[in-house]
Amino acid sequence: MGDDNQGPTLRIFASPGRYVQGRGALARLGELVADHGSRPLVLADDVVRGLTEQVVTDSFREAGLPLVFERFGGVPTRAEAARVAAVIGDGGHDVVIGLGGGTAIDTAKAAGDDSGVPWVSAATVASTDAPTSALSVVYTESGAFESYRFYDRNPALVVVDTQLVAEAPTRFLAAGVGDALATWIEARAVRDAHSHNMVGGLPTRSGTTLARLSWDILWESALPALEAVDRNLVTPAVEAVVEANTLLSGLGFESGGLAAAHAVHDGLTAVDQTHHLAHGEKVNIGSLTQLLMEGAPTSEVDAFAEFTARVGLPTTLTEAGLGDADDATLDRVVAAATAPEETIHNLPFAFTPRDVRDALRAVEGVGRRARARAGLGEPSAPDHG
Ligand SMILES: NC(=O)c1ccc[n+]([C@@H]2O[C@H](COP(=O)([O-])OP(=O)(O)OC[C@H]3O[C@@H](n4cnc5c(N)ncnc54)[C@H](O)[C@@H]3O)[C@@H](O)[C@H]2O)c1
Ligand SMILES: [Zn+2]
Repeated sequence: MGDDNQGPTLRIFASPGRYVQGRGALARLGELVADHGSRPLVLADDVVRGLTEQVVTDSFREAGLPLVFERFGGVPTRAEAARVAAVIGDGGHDVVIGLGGGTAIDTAKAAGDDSGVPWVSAATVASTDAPTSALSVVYTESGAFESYRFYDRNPALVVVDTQLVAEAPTRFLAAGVGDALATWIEARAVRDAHSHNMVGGLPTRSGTTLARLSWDILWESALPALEAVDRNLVTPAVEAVVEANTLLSGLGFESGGLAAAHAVHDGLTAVDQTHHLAHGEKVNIGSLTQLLMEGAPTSEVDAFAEFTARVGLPTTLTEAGLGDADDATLDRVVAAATAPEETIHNLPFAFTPRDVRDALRAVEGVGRRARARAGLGEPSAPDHG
């Protein structure tokens, strides 16, 4: 492999500075943030602000910190990050907190990087593994994947309040399970290919193993956790699943690496039909596609499809709005998924775009049979009315 001093032979593991999770964790935000700055800016959309303003206000008052909210526009574009960076500069803020889901958190990272201040993730849903990573996913105004943006550091601090997670719609936690289950499917492919993780190195044993731990926890605890969250309860299963979705999946994807599942997700964002789906929901279609591309054992593919259908994730193209998609439409998905910079090229085998399209197409039958076994009936197409 050439020179021993070249980057590709180095193993790299990345992590946030500190991770704090639990019921009522948001009430500690002020004292935790005070370690990183004295003039924080809190980026949140109106929904999240409404849910958290009282707790955050009390927490900042107790810590002696001034509280300034900035309204997040909702789409994590380059322009939105630049706008927030200007607010940070104008206000003399020295730390930025992304409060909410993955989009607000990703925008806070970008704005923090643009303006040279540390960034903090305060997650109010466990819908993605965005809170811990040193990258943002950048979208166009219309919601299509544009690029990954990498930073030289992870969030200084991650805070996840499991009571808020339990009170949020259950669909968010289910989406997080979809995002997190992909992590092991992708990390093992990257390991097998001796390919690169998301921080430009070979995966460490730790990175790959944490991806596997996330998977094991989810198979054990996702269904009881979802049942608990349906009733706004925080149980040990909920705590375990929130950790699997957020910390373990985050460390696992970033340091273990991504492969086809996320590339297919990115491809799916290229067609408007899929925009009703959450990140983790599209990722689940990607996980099934990757398993089919790999020729994984039928028993494994079927078990995965049935489990994720029970979790409440889409397992068919129909649910993704692509049940009747023609080849040209799927080829747009495939073209975006197989772009040269995409992580699909981390797979440990050669494939053609046609292989990807056929695997994607094959998801429909696998997913329909899985739904039938789970007693879930016919999949329904989204209502685009
Ligand atoms: N940077 C990374 O490493 C990484 C990893 C995975 C996903 N992502 C990105 O994350 C984004 C998806 O994040 P998401 O799925 O969290 O979506 P999202 O950020 O749009 O948040 C979901 C919605 O939930 C609402 N919300 C938040 N907390 C709530 C609560 N407690 N109760 C009720 N509603 C609440 C918000 O107002 C928002 O409308 C995508 O842009 C994806 O690409 C990034
Ligand atoms: Zn993801």
